[in-house]
Amino acid sequence: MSEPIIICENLVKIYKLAQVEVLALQGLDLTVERGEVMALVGPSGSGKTSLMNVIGGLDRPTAGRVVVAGQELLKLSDRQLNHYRRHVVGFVWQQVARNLVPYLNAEQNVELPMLMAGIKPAERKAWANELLEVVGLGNRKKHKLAQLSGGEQQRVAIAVALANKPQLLLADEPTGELDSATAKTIFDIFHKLNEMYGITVVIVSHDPQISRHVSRTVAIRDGKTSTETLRQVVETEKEDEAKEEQHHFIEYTVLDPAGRLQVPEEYRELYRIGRRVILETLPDGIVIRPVPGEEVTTVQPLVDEDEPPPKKQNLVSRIRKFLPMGSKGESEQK
Ligand SMILES: Nc1ncnc2c1ncn2[C@@H]1O[C@H](COP(=O)(O)OP(=O)(O)OP(=O)(O)O)[C@@H](O)[C@H]1O
Repeated sequence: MSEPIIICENLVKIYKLAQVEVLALQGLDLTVERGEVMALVGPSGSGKTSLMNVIGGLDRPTAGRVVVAGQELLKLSDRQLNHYRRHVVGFVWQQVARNLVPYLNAEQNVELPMLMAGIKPAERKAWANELLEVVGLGNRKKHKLAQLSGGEQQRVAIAVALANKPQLLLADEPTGELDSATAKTIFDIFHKLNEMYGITVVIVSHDPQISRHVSRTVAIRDGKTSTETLRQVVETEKEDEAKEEQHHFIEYTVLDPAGRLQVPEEYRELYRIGRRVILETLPDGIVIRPVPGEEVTTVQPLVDEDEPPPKKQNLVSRIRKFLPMGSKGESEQK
């Protein structure tokens, strides 16, 4: 198996503002395999953009190690980092304006990064045309941005990001300003590019629903990876013999290299887990139990007055999610 395209080890990012220090990444570990289309999700302020900026070579971490496409980013000179940003990674942002020049047409926009990289005109034109065909805008090449819809502009932006043939595409909330149907076309394009050119795609989103569109979703909480959701697509036959796709999601809690795991806040609240827990070993795994009488520091009450207390069966099935092997996934129809 080839080396992962992204390896982040114990990444720390501290922003210093006057007297205040903000700890944005708190020893984050992440591995992304070559050819994956995966997502990073997390609430606002969890550290997603800080991580993207580090992986994209736009910012340097305070500590830790980051290797992308075999290059140790912390060891690169400014000149090498510039080359890395232009040729190894491509960026797509939520605000399309960040990727596009408004007074150029679609084709000229895609050619611009190649022009700056010194690519010959015939080669530029051929690749720009191919990319615009692939993103479904072959007949809109001469259109300026104002003549394109938001979704179409984002498709031009994707073509621009791929102009210098990067191995890795980083997309920060690429569908944040689009309706769900248009967003789906963007995800379809990511998959098409992945299949055609083998490009690895990392998408950042605050929306956990993105896991429907990618095979792996890594959740970040408080500057560290917390859970990983894997999607499996299973084809089943309906009564009328028509095929139906079902998406199964399996959520795992991630352990860091030292064996630490983050217990989701909702579980801590539900089971009144405080500062310490009891680990109970079973023949097929480990159960985490609250310490009786332990003071719970989380703010929410145990259960809603109107809701019945959790049943034992419910507790067992939820705890199963912590087990790395043979845990049952939640299934969901497409
Ligand atoms: N340039 C900066 N200077 C100071 N603090 C920053 C800076 N950039 C981010 N932060 C802080 O670092 C933390 C993580 O921010 P980051 O933007 O990485 O999170 P995020 O998950 O991308 O959030 P959002 O979804 O809102 O964009 C936040 O507390 C944020 O306020």
